[in-house]
Amino acid sequence: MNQVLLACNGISKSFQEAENKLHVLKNVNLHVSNGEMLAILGSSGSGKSTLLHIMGTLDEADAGELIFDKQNLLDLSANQQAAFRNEHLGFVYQFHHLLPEFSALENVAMPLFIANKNKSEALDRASTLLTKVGLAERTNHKPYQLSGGERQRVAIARALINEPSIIMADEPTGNLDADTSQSIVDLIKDINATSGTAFVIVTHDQSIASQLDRTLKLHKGSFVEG
Ligand SMILES: Nc1ncnc2c1ncn2[C@@H]1O[C@H](COP(=O)(O)OP(=O)(O)OP(=O)(O)O)[C@@H](O)[C@H]1O
Repeated sequence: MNQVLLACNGISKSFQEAENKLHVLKNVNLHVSNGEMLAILGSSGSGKSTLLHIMGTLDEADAGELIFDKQNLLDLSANQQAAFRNEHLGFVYQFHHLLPEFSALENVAMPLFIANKNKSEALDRASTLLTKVGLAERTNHKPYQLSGGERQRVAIARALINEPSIIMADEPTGNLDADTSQSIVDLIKDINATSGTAFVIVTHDQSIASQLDRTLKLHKGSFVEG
């Protein structure tokens, strides 16, 4: 059960800004275990999103390894990384990034449409997932007809459509009020308990982090205690 799914070994990243080099991540080591919910906590600018992007193969590191199933994902070509993401990862952001002209159902099914999967099977699966996130009555609504919390539920259903091993969530409740935030955290915990999907959740909210299995705190590009 505690098998390591994804490991970062010695990840470093800097950005060149005019003459200054900004060292955002300094030799970061971490692992995500099978089925765990990991919080990455830290103040604004501490490097949380940069780390999550690298863990999701959406950004390159300057040094280090990102190991999944014994292979270093940072060595893969861009196409291989995209295939890896499609097969194993789901993403949820602070802003839902739903396509405004499509219904909730179509938005959730979209990754399968793009992958040229059977359309009616994709819609069936999307419908099941919308029921799972509590939106059975909202499948034909467009994003503008949904509340912020409902839109985030659609985004979570979309992230689940490929049955990922890990969902990477960057401030998934950052745009929501306290009650709606808690309902999203409850949903994430329920998905984790029922399907075993691991979550890596970037947040600056200690009350969210404390509800997950483990918290790592980033400070100026390195992990610190508590
Ligand atoms: N593409 C980039 N070019 C230059 N600097 C960048 C780039 N991306 C991020 N940075 C800088 O790296 C630092 C860390 O950014 P990052 O977004 O990872 O922080 P964060 O902890 O997620 O912050 P927040 O909680 O505010 O989203 C910041 O100082 C940011 O300005």
